[in-house]
Amino acid sequence: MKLTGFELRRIGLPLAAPFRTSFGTQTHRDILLVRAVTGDAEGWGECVTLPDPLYSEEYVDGAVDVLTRFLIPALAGADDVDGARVATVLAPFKGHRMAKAALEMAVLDAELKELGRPLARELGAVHPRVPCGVSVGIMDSVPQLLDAVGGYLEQGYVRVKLKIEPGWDVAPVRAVRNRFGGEVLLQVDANTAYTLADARHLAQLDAFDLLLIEQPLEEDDILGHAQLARQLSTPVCLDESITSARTAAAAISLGACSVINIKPGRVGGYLEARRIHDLCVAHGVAVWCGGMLETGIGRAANVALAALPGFTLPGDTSASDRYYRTDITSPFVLDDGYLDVPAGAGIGVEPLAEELDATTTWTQWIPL
Ligand SMILES: CSCC[C@@H](NC(=O)CCC(=O)O)C(=O)O
Ligand SMILES: [Mg+2]
Repeated sequence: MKLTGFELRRIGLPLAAPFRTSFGTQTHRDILLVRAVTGDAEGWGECVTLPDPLYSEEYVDGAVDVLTRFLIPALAGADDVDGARVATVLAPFKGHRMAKAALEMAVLDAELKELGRPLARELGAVHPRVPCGVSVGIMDSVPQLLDAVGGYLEQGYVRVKLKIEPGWDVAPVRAVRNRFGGEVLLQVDANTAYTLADARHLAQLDAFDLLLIEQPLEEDDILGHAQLARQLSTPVCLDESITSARTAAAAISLGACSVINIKPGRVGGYLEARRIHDLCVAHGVAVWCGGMLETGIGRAANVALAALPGFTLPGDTSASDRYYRTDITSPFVLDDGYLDVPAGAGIGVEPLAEELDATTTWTQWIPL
């Protein structure tokens, strides 16, 4: 495969509704896309950075800078780059996993489109469709939350995840349980908002038969999560803490988590995501596919990943309309609580030219 160049393209998409987490509220997405061009095909990657370093240390402008000044030039200087080699070529550069993941995804998509091979099959997917959960933000009131959750359940989502933070945790979870009953698959996500001093308070959530509590403590507090896990009956799931197969192995061996949320952007790409999946399967640790409000580009690849055998819990792989009135690809539409795994070559989708043009705020072509 001969790479001729990359395009970096930023698009602006309004969210269908504000999405509030413990680290802030999103109303609009500034999304960086990467297009890899070869002699015979082009592939797309989606960088899951936020505009500010509040979910992790990465952010959109930083990703543009590191891709332009370091990561793409490194690929330009390497021979025979294909999807499997990108991570090795980029390994000398520390961190910037979301930027690296977007580049690897674009190269992998181009390569697989050239070969006519679907990403899902390449990764080892075993299901033709995946059950979908939905992530529900922090709301202004419990009645507003109950309306939102009721709407998502009516749409068919098979699992509900509630964002929590100090002051918005036990009461909303209790209200959802009381309103919708004990059968609904329910979990919470704190996005690092608590400390070990909150252990007794968080133990109140044990009364609600949650699937898991996601990332209650700081991302670098592996030992704290291990101590907290011993005080809760609710399984601890890690998200921000898991940045690679190596950190996943450490977290598992230290007892810091019994479930892992795999996000390809957070760990440096879909190939590392598969390694984490394989590691977790070997350790009997359940995994599910997290989300970063992706467009249909990232959503397509996430649904492919979620179809691997170890993804035994519904992921944050919602339909396109969970976040966007108009997606930049053909929309992913929930069917009886499931999304179909794209069957086409590569990620199986392409951006819609008119949507891409209508939402583009900046583009730069970088020839190799
Ligand atoms: C705005 S960044 C969101 C990060 C958050 N993601 C979600 O809650 C799911 C978002 C989605 O459905 O894509 C998480 O920590 O798991
Ligand atoms: Mg999370």
